[in-house]
Amino acid sequence: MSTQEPRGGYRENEPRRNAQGRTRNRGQAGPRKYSQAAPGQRKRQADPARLVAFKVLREVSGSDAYANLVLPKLIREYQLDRRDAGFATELAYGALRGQGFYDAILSTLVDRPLTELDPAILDALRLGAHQLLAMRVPKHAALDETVSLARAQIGAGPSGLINAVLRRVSAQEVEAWTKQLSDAASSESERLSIKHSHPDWIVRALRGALIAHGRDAAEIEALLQADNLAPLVNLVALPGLGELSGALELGAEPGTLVPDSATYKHGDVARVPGVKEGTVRVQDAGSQVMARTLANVQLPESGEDRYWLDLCAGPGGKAALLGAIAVERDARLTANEPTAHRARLVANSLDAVPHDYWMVTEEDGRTFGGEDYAGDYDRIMVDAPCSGLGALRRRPESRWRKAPRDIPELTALQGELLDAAFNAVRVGGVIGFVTCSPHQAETRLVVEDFLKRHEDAVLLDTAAAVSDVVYADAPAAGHALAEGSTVQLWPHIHGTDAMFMAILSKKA
Ligand SMILES: C[S@@+](CC[C@H](N)C(=O)[O-])C[C@H]1O[C@@H](n2cnc3c(N)ncnc32)[C@H](O)[C@@H]1O
Repeated sequence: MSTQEPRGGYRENEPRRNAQGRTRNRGQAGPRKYSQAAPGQRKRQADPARLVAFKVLREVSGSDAYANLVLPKLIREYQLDRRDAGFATELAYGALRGQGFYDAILSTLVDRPLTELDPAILDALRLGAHQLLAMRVPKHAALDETVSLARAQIGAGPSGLINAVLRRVSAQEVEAWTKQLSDAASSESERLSIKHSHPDWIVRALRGALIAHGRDAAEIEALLQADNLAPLVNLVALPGLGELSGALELGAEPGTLVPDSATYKHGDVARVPGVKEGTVRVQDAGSQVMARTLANVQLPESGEDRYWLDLCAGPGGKAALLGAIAVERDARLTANEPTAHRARLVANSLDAVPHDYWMVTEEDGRTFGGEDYAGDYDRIMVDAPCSGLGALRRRPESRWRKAPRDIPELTALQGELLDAAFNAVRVGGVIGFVTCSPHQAETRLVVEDFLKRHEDAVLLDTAAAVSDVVYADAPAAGHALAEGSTVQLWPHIHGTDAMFMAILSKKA
């Protein structure tokens, strides 16, 4: 796995760790707190930042938890200061993303299949390997601290094994390990899969996706690298309701893809004016592009433009943006989400938008295919459930949880939701079909099949519609299909999640 790019901001502050890899001069107010433990005892205690990272890995591998939910709770529980929280985040996220690479190394050093190891031991080995090969932690600190952690958390016996294996990991630099494993790979996709720590099937799917959307397959390496970098925090000011001036004063930088957006790198986003009120929101720039494009695209046939539907709205990011624009245009938004707790998130998300302009419904989206809804809406967003292969950088463990067998079920549902939306849209209205996946089965094949099923459907020039809402110098994203075009954004090109969009309409 490449270590060219920094992953997480902690390293900038790395000199503030001492030779044991512990933080010094934490900058906390008040008198310094000294450990009450004798030196012999101290060795047995785990560094709190490493302990938090270890607990995250245990929850993820033992209880199928999501790291992005577990980590903040543990950071609070262990009262980590900002630097230790950064270290724990880099360690836990890096070890989870890099799991494929580290497991490939560990497999050459352990005399049995890794699946036969105690999962806690495997997690400790992954944490140690990540510190040794991808973080600027001194070798002896990475070894000593991981062994102390293992002794305290798992036991003295396993800590011996962990010590022995990690010493052998540390015997080579990351480049040498990458070369050794690459030389042993039996195919190019396996080589990339190990080097960039992605499952082999995902490497092949992403490579196929690049080709399907008209890009050069050679970009695959840049795409995989981009998946291993933490995304920037993107902000959006809800049109007519929020302002980015407060964020910019705090150091946010204007977004380069889409107007009224910004990127923010200065810590706790809750302190940005407007965030608590919900008028300034954290939202990937790609999602902003999708919502704005649907709201902005000219309807192929004039007529009413008042009833808008977000068919799969949870948790409500795009609904909030659509709702705010609906207020400006005197339109009404129905935000639909079948899962009750996600429907509550949609309502929370829309709370900052005047309540007369939106409502939340809790239907299976496919019910909008019924007679009752025929031709009811002028604009419909179908932001369909998908594999999420376009957002792997957001959830470090997600790539290891997905499987090729998930795809057919999702594509069937995507087609059904699109059919329901097609029933619910009026003649000359528009549907934005969006996925956060570039997989060709979830993108252009769904659209091609849909067009085959509906002779009265037409694919519009989505590339032109998107170029109307992004800055003029934004990298191209369109690809011709049928009479129109589709759009695919990419992390390595646009700095967004890999979101797909096709705008469809109903002919008379
Ligand atoms: C990709 S997410 C939508 C993201 C959302 N538009 C946003 O910007 O925050 C897909 C959503 O579809 C919902 N969903 C799943 N099955 C559905 C169905 N049969 N009908 C409608 N929505 C469904 C999921 O619960 C999930 O909240």
